[in-house]
Amino acid sequence: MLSEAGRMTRRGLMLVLSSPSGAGKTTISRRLLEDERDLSMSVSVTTRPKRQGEVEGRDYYFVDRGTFDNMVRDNALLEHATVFDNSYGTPAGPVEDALKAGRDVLFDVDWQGAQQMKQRRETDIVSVFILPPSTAELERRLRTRGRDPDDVVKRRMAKAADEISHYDGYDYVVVNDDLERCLTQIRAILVAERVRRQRQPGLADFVEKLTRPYRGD
Ligand SMILES: Nc1ncnc2c1ncn2[C@@H]1O[C@H](COP(=O)(O)OP(=O)(O)OP(=O)(O)O)[C@@H](O)[C@H]1O
Ligand SMILES: Nc1nc2c(ncn2[C@@H]2O[C@H](COP(=O)(O)O)[C@@H](O)[C@H]2O)c(=O)[nH]1
Repeated sequence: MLSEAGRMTRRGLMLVLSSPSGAGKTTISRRLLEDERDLSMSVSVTTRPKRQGEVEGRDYYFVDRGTFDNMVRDNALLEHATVFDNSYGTPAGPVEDALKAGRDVLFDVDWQGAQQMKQRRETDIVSVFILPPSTAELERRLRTRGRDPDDVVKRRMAKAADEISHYDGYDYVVVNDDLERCLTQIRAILVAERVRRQRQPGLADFVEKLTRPYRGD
């Protein structure tokens, strides 16, 4: 009964993942979404061209510069930033609907996006920075992923130290060495953050009813 009452009244949370490119955000996000039924992915808008295999509305909403600028002007984005020469932003509308309905939202954004979201929605955010186990392993992952040519891999590696330097703005830091262990740690963060007192607005009523018979009033 308690968990049922908690489920119905809980406010959702915003789980923000950041890392240097190639540390494993996409891999981790996909695995979390497979087995967390209360979690959905925030789909960003971007001006970057679609890559082979990417699907409009699943991976991103691919928009032109004018459309992106209009969204910024109309305050339709919760945050936005330039990453690797392209613009990215998080549509605001779907996030509030999900949180109100008690559903959690997962974000794969860079440190600038995480920082802006924290400024605007501090109590809803749970931020996790994912570190690679080593620089050599990060480069190995970028290369074996086989998606980017050598110059792009080099550029991502050159940017990694800058992204990593922002780890201290995050609530949690997880090293993605063994994927399963990393997932266990992030799931544990989710489990604990969901039962934070502030995320259970129905708690005072529940406790009041629970203790009524013993208070003699
Ligand atoms: N724990 C792990 N051990 C070994 N390989 C991993 C691990 N986690 C992810 N990978 C691999 O590393 C590569 C990069 O992972 P992924 O694409 O998820 O990174 P990313 O952080 O989302 O990168 P980007 O920011 O560029 O989108 C992929 O080929 C993925 O399969
Ligand atoms: N600030 C934001 N950063 C975002 C958003 N969506 C993605 N990203 C980050 O961009 C880079 C590159 O992503 P890629 O898919 O083009 O390789 C990566 O670090 C993402 O975390 C967003 O809406 N806002």
